[in-house]
Amino acid sequence: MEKYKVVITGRVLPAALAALETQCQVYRWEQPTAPTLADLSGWLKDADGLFVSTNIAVNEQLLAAAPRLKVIAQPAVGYDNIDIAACTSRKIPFGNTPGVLVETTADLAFGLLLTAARRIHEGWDWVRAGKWQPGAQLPYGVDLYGKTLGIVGMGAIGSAVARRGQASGMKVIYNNRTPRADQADLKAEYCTFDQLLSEADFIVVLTPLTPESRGMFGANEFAKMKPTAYFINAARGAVVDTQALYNALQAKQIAYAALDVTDPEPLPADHPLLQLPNILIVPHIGSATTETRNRMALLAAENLLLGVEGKPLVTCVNTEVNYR
Ligand SMILES: NC(=O)C1=CN([C@@H]2O[C@H](COP(=O)(O)OP(=O)(O)OC[C@H]3O[C@@H](n4cnc5c(N)ncnc54)[C@H](O)[C@@H]3O)[C@@H](O)[C@H]2O)C=CC1
Ligand SMILES: O=C(O)C(=O)CO
Repeated sequence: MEKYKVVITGRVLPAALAALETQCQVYRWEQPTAPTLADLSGWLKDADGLFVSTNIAVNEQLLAAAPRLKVIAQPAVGYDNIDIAACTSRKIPFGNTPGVLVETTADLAFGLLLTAARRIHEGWDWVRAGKWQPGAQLPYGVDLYGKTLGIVGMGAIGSAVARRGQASGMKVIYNNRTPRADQADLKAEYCTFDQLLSEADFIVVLTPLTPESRGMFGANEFAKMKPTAYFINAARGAVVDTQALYNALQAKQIAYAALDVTDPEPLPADHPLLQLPNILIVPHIGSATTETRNRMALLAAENLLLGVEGKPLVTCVNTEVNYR
């Protein structure tokens, strides 16, 4: 029997690749830089499945180059790079990987908050630079206990961050598209976006990137925050207006930012954000543990193998076409 043809646009963990290769002929882009559509189009024209990474735009143009496509799978929960309506109109189910990365990403988001608040990274740099001398003192950090944690985007990961904040004695408030029905269990208080901006000591962003959330943190929003506020973004870089964040940090309109995601991504080595003293940036490592990345890759591979066979995916975004 002829094998299904699958295009992989970038890195894939060995266990997922092995699973795909059992039933598919795999065409994999192995260069370090992202492929262009022209690079992939020779493979896409016969492809049954696409195993895609978040740096590739799946749009009308790409879909038109892949007329046989039966399924698209991506090892990530965020899918702002995918034109879901275009996939749906071609009856192509798209599978992401919700759930399997929740606690891991919450650890990183809360870890950024704690590291920034207690200057852990600055302390290590200071010790390593030989500055720990008698009488020398690293500037003080701030407490979490008794402070207000404001979560924007109280979904799976946001709720897991809320639990971590509560364990540290923080009061949790949140803003979401709608108040959560289980808000009593969450022990968190729904508030308006403006109220959250002005009341929170620590703001953690965990919304998806959508037309509505793109640029939702700009100059006006930073102006409403406390001058002592810590701003943590573990969602997507483009939820924030980068220039406005730079201005707010430079003018000490807010105290500190800690980012797992940036716009652009990666940040060029000479980017002005990197020159600021009141920022901590890590390279989009929210879900980057061995266990979780394997779970994500295997779930994406499972979705892809189901999709090429015309079976419903385990986790599908456009459920209306997950029937075949
Ligand atoms: N830094 C990283 O490595 C990772 C980043 N992410 C990002 O985190 C996002 C959230 O992931 P999950 O918690 O699994 O998703 P989720 O769908 O469970 O939660 C998202 C929440 O945001 C809310 N929301 C949507 N638009 C909003 C808006 N404009 N204002 C306020 N709330 C809004 C939704 O109502 C929902 O409750 C992903 O879409 C992804 O972009 C996810 C995993 C890892
Ligand atoms: O899953 C996602 O959306 C990520 O950003 C990477 O884990």
